Amino acid sequence: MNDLLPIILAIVAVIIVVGGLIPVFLKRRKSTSTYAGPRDANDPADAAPAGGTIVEDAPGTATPAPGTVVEPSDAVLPEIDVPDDAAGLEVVPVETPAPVEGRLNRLRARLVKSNNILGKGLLALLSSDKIDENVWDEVEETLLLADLGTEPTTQLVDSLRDRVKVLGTRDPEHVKALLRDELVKLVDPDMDRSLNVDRKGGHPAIMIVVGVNGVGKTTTVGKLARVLVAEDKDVILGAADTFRAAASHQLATWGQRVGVPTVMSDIDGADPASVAYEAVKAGIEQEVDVVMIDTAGRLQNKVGLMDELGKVKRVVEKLAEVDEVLLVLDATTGQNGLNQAKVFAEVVNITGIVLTKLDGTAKGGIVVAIQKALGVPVKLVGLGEGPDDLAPFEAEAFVDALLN
Ligand SMILES: Nc1nc2c(ncn2[C@@H]2O[C@H](COP(=O)(O)OP(=O)(O)OP(=O)(O)O)[C@@H](O)[C@H]2O)c(=O)[nH]1
Repeated sequence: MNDLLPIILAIVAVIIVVGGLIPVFLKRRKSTSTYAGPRDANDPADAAPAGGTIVEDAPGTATPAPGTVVEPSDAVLPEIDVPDDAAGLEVVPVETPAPVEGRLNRLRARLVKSNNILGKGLLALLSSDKIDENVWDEVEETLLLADLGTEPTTQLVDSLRDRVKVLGTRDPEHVKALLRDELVKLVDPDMDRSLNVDRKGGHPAIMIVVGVNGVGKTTTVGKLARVLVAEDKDVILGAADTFRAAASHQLATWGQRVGVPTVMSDIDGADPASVAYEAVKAGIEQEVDVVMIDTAGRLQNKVGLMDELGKVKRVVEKLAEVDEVLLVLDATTGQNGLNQAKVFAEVVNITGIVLTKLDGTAKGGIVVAIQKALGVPVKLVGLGEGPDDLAPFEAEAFVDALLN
């Protein structure tokens, strides 16, 4: 028996060490071997140092207990390859995402369907035989009902009223052109809506996606991964929505469908900052173009939200600058969405808005109200539940869809 004791102790020690490695899964698309130079046409020529970067597994240390506040620098979690089924994921075939060019136009029918009350209503009013005070009141009401906001509504009505008066026009096509012009001005075609998704300074672009629960964050990260893959970017996802394991699996499945790996923890309530850190670390080591981090939105109060998001950002910034913080808002929630936006803007520096579920509301005016309230552009819009129903926002195409 005494002879067996060292063997049993050795087996127990191995089980403990291996057990400690399981919680963070890095589901890899490509090998972690050396990249000797630029891999894509879109990689900068000096992206990889001569000889490349050798990616080694970090030394395994104990995994932070669920809910503990451990800065990832003291809790480096290892990268390990695990088969999809071992991570509890169904093995799904890899798809080719739809091209991004002209997507808003392709999804335009959805926008027209949900918002044509706005466009058609305005045009009907403005083409009436006599445009008197009552008509202007109704125009104002229609715009307010579409969630355009009080100030932009007054601005539009005043400006349109002046122009219609000066030109004395009743011609529907002419009135439509004036209305289009005023709406485009409000939506502001000059805002920079490009996404920061290029590697810089030898690091991937780092993107954090925030928003309250149910607005479509995870879905958006998944759809956006497809957009980036369609644009030939290498992407890693970080499932920092650790509130429930299902959210991480949902994200990993989105990634799998386009061959994008996901860094995740299988522990409910694991430290989100730790997962975010690991995702960025993996992104740097694997020299990807973009690391996208999904966060939780279920915090009960503003202080909790500030603490968690602040920590995720702070911890990630130990490794690389955060290039893009996208706030996801559900267009159907109207004023409520605006209030959420203001709370998030106090916590993190938002660089862009993703407006989801625009296919399910006649309140397209919220685009203007939100941009005005935050001074931040709407960069993407969600127009359905399908995997490619996310489109880069374009001011003119959006207004045209409202008016046609
Ligand atoms: N119609 C429509 N539905 C959408 C759109 N975007 C997301 N959804 C749906 O909204 C629901 C919630 O999406 P999730 O991505 O799980 O939302 P979340 O913000 O990550 O939620 P939590 O994980 O609970 O924090 C899902 O049923 C999505 O299919 C959209 O643009 N249009």
